[in-house]
Amino acid sequence: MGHFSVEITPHTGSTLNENQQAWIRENFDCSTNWADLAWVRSIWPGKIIIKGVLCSEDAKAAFDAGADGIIVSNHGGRQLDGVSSGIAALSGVLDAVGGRGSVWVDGGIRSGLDVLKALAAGADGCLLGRAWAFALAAGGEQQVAAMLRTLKAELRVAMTLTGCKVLRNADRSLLDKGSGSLPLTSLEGYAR
Ligand SMILES: Cc1cc2nc3c(=O)[nH]c(=O)nc-3n(C[C@H](O)[C@H](O)[C@H](O)COP(=O)(O)O)c2cc1C
Repeated sequence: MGHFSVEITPHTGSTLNENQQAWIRENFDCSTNWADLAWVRSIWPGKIIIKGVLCSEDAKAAFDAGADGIIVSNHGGRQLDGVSSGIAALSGVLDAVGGRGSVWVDGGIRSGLDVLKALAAGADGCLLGRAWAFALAAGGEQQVAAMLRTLKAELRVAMTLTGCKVLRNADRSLLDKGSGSLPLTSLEGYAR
C-alpha cells in the first residue's frame, strides 16, 4: 500500500503513459495506507487477506496491521513490468513472517506440477488467475471443470514422482538446489 502514497503528478495528456496515470488517479485512492487496514481490522471480525505483497516489509506491515493472511503476488505481472514474480519473492517473505498467518502465492500457476512447486516452496496454498479464464474462454464451464481435473491429475503424478505422499509434507527438500539430483526444477526466475 505504501507504493500508492507516491504522488503522481496531475497530467492531462494524450499518450498511453499519460492516460494510464489519469486512470490510476481516478481508480486508486493514493492516500490509502497501513493505518486504514488497522481501522478495517478494528471493525471487521472476519478474515482479512491482503493480496499483492511482494516484499518482507509489506508482509510484516500487513500482519502488524491485523491481516490473517497474505497473498504474495505481482497481479499476474500486469502492473509494473520488471517487478519480481510472486514465487521469486515467496521465500524472503516466508523467512520474514513465516508462522504469523497464512501465506499464499499466485502468478504463473498453470499445472499440477506448478502447484506442488508452490507448496514445496513453503506456500500454504496457491491461486489461479488466467488458467481458469483461458479454460472458460475455450469451452465454458465444462472446460473449467476439465482444467481442474487435469490439474488434480497432474498434481497426483508430480507427488508420485517426487515421493511426496501428502501435500502437507511438501517442503523445500523437493526443490532442485542445482545438484541435479533432486526432482523439481529450481524456482529462481520462475513465473513472470
Ligand atoms: C485480466 C486480469 C485482470 C486482473 N485484475 C485484477 C484486479 O483487479 N485486482 C487484483 O488484485 N488482481 C487482478 N488480476 C491478477 C489476478 O488476481 C492474479 O493475481 C493473477 O492473474 C495471477 O496470475 P496468473 O494469471 O498467472 O494465474 C488480474 C489478472 C488478469 C489476468
